Amino acid sequence: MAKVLPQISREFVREHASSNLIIIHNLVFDLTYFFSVHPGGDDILQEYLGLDATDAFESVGHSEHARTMMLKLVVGQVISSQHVDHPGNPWKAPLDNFPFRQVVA
Ligand code: HEM
Repeated sequence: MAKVLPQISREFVREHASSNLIIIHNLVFDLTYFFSVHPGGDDILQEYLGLDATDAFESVGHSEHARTMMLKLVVGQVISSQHVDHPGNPWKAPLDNFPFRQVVA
């Protein structure tokens, strides 16, 4: 059975920046346990908390390895009416079958 991701507004993510939420490719990530292991350091991640970091993420040219590992950090999806397309940088990793955690607000 398909898993349904929690639908989260961009306002919610902004208001919960202190819960370490960030948006990349219309997905919402909880970076709480990722700061200390990010090869690019935690300072740069802190700058984007509560925000849409898609362009910054893509401008660095993250590898397929990075795109696969980040799926473990997904806690939800931006509500469809607030989706932003990134035609030059489509999301490539599979979304149908991956572990995710519920947002605890
Ligand atoms: C969940 C989100 C993220 C994950 C899983 C992630 C993962 C990684 C990984 C695995 C690398 C090593 C190189 C590679 O394999 O591509 C890396 C490098 C890097 N990341 Fe991220 N990253 C994330 C978000 C971001 C964001 C939002 C930025 C903001 C600009 C960023 C900036 C960088 C930089 C600057 C490097 C290069 C470090 C260096 O080569 O010295 N990352 N990241």
